[in-house]
Amino acid sequence: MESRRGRLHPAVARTREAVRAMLADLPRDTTVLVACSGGTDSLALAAATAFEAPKLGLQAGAVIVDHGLQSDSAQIAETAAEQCRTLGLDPVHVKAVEVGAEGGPEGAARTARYDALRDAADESAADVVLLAHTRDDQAETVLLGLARGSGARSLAGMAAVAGLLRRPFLELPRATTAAACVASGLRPWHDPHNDDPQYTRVRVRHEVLPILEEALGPGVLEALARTAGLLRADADALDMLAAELAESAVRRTDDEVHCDVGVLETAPDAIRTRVLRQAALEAGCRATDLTAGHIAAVDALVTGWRGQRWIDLPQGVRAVRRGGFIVLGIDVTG
Ligand SMILES: Nc1ncnc2c1ncn2[C@@H]1O[C@H](COP(=O)(O)OP(=O)(O)OP(=O)(O)O)[C@@H](O)[C@H]1O
Repeated sequence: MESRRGRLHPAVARTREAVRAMLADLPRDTTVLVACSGGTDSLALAAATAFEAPKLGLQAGAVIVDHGLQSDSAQIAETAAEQCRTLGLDPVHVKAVEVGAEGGPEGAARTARYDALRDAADESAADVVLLAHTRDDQAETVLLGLARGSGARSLAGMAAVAGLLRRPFLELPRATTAAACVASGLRPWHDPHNDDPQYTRVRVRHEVLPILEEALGPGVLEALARTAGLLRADADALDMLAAELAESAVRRTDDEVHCDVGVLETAPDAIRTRVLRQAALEAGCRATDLTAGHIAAVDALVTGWRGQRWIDLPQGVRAVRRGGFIVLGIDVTG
């Protein structure tokens, strides 16, 4: 980790600085957990956190999720746990999860993983779980979102701080975490999924981004991450305006949400559709199941009312045009 002249390797220094900056606001004695797969990024995060947390008076542990998707997954999880213990992290949780079928294989694994991270945080009374997403992950998310026609909120990518979760490496390139592992003598687990071209993200990483970098120069990842930041600010502003409009446009009863068409129809599209999306969520739709297509259909009840009086949404929610209102709820009759 230190060079022959005794200087700290720059990559190790950068990972430590990023962790220190991310944890600096926490009161002493707070417990933080590193979500560690044993891969390059999260092993570098585990090492940097093990070094920085005690200096800030924090307790640092780790959580390793065993998704049970490979025959040797328990062994991989145990190796990662042992590396975390060796780094001095304590407690180290290993959580075996059952990955369901809902939301596709990657989505189901993600849902199970985040549930397990929350359970581990509850068990350790931890206030923070650290994830090792890097700037490369953020750039890939933006490119994939663009290709899928996402709006500003999705293109905003991942937040550095989102409730319990914090991502100290979101501005670091993956090359830095890799160099930090080498410099520290850490031996990360190599996830074969990261090379499997059946995953679109892998092809974006290995095929699309290199072409963009060749054509536009090495600043592409940074530029894409900057786009995410700009769109995050835009999406936050629009959400705020939508929340303000909802105060006059939306009323709630015990089991229904009523949206005033007269108020909504003069609002800009980006604001109106946000109010409708929030109304659908409050009426019982799950965020992961509610698509832009659903919201466009509800919006058509507001703006283009031509005979169509209702639309069915996920989780049994129905949106019904009733006079000057869109009424959303379970079993709402048209
Ligand atoms: N099995 C797991 N157990 C605990 N945390 C995990 C696990 N898988 C992923 N994570 C956390 O979620 C982050 C993002 O996951 P993803 O699979 O996208 O990671 P990655 O970029 O391959 O990172 P890594 O190199 O650390 O595996 C990881 O950096 C890690 O913090």
